[in-house]
Amino acid sequence: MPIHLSTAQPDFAERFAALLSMKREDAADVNDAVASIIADVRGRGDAALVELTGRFDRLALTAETLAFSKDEIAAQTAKVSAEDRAALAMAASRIRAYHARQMPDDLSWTDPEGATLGWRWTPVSAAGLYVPGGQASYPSSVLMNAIPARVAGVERLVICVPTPDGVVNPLVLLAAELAGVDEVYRIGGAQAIAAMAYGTRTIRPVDKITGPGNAYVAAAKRQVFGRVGIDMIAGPSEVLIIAQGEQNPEWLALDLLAQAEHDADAQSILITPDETLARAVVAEVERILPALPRAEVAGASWRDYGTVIVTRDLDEAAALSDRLAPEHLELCVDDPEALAEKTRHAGAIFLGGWTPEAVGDYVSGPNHVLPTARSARFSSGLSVMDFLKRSTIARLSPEALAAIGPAAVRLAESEGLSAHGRSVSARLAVLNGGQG
Ligand SMILES: NC(=O)c1ccc[n+]([C@@H]2O[C@H](COP(=O)([O-])OP(=O)(O)OC[C@H]3O[C@@H](n4cnc5c(N)ncnc54)[C@H](O)[C@@H]3O)[C@@H](O)[C@H]2O)c1
Ligand SMILES: N[C@H](CO)Cc1c[nH]c[nH+]1
Ligand SMILES: [Zn+2]
Repeated sequence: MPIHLSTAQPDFAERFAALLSMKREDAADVNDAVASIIADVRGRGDAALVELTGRFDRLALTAETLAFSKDEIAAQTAKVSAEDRAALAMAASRIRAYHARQMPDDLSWTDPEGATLGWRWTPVSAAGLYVPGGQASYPSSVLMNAIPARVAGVERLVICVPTPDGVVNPLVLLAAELAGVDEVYRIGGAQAIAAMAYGTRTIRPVDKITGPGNAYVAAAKRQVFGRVGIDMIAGPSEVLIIAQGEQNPEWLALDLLAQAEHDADAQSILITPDETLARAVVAEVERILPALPRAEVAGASWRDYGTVIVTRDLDEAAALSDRLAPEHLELCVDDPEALAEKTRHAGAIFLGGWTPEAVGDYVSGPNHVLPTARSARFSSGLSVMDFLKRSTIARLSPEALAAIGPAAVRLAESEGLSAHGRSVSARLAVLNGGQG
């Protein structure tokens, strides 16, 4: 049974606080296991990758077979049907079109003092793209990672994807080819993140690691941050649906189950002022769930983390949603635009009953790599910006230095940094006819 809450309950505040602090992915044991995997990969490199892949993915590799060879990629991609190829190509072109609009412009201007100022964007040199593969395979995540990186102009794109028992989805390799990925390694989990961050004899390190994954991947990204950049914490999937009015309970149930089937740690939440609709959706979930091929995973997620909250009205629903800051927010109400205006914290927002979150997972265009575990309060979904950095630019004319330099000298003196002050005053002295 999912968690049932109502804002009319006298102890609602405490129950909601417990929901907010529910830990799905950063348990101490996951962090400890990840720390020792990272230390092992740093210490033993390829040998650790081979051993850990044997242990976690039941796949015997050697340093030579960590990467997919060109021949293996060609043999796998040849198996893809024309229909699947067309679907992947359509997804790629919509994702590319959406992300091309994100490319920011450089800027330069000269201010009244004569200082020419601005900034310039440049891509990171090498990006490591994590593509999950433990319980399901994600060709769509290849496109969502690699296309923005290519749009940004990243030179070297590396993918790590686990292939449990050696089984690879040919669409993963075809998506990598379509998106122009340079290297694909069949490793996953914390060991893959460590290899991309620190490098091994076979895998050169990257500058930035992006992509979703389970609790181990999310913890590893947290732990290597600083050595490399990361996009965000994109852990076990989440959906929060706010519903009211004439809604189809079966559709809503399927939307909840679509995220629950990703992972036993996924979370699906329904918030509605309509108790009858809440009961109908729960009944539909329970009707549909047992026949799903991934009933075990979806059932565990729904049982442990599934939540239904009955509110007094939609305003209350929007306020609770903001506090949960979900990865995906579906607004299945009569006026979704108006309700969207009342929410601020969500990775991706889906407006109206005809916009199932699942379409956003594949083909609508926006990225599906999104912040989870309430991190949408302070971070955004993956974008072209994640693969770019900004350098500021300044050029001063002698007149500009004469105008603003004296203030710099005073501030340097107040900080007790005399070389700073003299580096400016030596030039000012020349401008004032002195020796410098
Ligand atoms: N937030 C997002 O944007 C987004 C997008 C897509 C998928 N997802 C999430 O990505 C996740 C994919 O998870 P997955 O498991 O299918 O694949 P995964 O590739 O993330 O994880 C598989 C790896 O986890 C490691 N692992 C598993 N059990 C371990 C253990 N006991 N100790 C150490 N390492 C262990 C193994 O190395 C294995 O290779 C799901 O949670 C899904 O919801 C999130
Ligand atoms: N819903 C996932 C993000 O949480 C993305 C995805 C990929 N394939 C299916 N779904
Ligand atoms: Zn999904």
